[in-house]
Amino acid sequence: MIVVNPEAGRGQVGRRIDAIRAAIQRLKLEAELVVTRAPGEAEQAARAAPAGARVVAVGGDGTVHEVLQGLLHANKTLGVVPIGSGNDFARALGLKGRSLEEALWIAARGLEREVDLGLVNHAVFGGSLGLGFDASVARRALRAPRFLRGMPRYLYALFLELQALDLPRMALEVEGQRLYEGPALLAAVMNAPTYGGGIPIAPMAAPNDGRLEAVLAGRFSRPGVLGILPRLLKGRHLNHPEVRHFSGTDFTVRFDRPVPAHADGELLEPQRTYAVRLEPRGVRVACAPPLD
Ligand SMILES: Nc1ncnc2c1ncn2[C@@H]1O[C@H](COP(=O)(O)OP(=O)(O)OP(=O)(O)O)[C@@H](O)[C@H]1O
Repeated sequence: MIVVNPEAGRGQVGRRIDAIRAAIQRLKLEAELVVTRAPGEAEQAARAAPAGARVVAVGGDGTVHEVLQGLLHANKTLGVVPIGSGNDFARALGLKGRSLEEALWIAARGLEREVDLGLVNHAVFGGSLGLGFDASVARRALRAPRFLRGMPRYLYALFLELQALDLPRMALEVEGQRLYEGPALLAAVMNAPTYGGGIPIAPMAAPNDGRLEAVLAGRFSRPGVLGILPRLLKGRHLNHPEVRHFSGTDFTVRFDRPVPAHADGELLEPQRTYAVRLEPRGVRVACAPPLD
């Protein structure tokens, strides 16, 4: 089954739908093609795919995120054709930077590898979970005026969220042990090293190492946030005194109020408590060219 999200990559996937159909024909793939018409349809399609199926997500991290919900414990394999804006899950698996045809071939016929997943309050995530400020910025960006696109839209959202900055208190437990309590800008629990289209928030993360990496930003002022951004973009934020890093398989993050979150860049309903755990080898992913 090939699930195509025409909205991904800011509509780029929709504009390439004829090229996708043509590539499927050239490769002689006998697949059911599902073009989603609304959010949620990729998840439905993945759930409906028969056991043993390979479900190929054509889109970005949000499309992969939806498809993954239908694959856990289901004896189905994921394929990824990364033509979204961020593609951080595909990046972590070395699946980026291929032609459409090559990506489709690997997704449909390639060799499989077992890959870890994360679970947050029972939802599955492939690459990333962000709790706090970054999710607030993403949420604000969704409501930005229509004429703002791309980076200006995020800068606008960042500016407004900074203006409203009021850090929640957070308690973090790793494997049942309380390792942090205090004000917190954000916590990211990562299976992949990057989120947001290549931001290396957890450079040490790998999706097949049997653990998740929590990166926590504690007490930050407005100028502090602006100061750490260039370091974060280069992955040089981890030695900042207010940044902490914990590896583990089981995390509980509690806030003193409901705090926005995103999983694989998809916004979740704000909660006070996030129970996060590793699902080791939770999914098989088609990752490498077939041998023939
Ligand atoms: N037909 C549709 N109309 C509107 N939204 C859709 C449709 N199909 C899927 N979606 C939603 O589109 C959103 C964006 O998809 P996706 O994340 O794959 O692309 P992207 O944002 O370009 O990539 P990335 O997350 O890698 O930056 C997802 O939230 C998904 O639920």
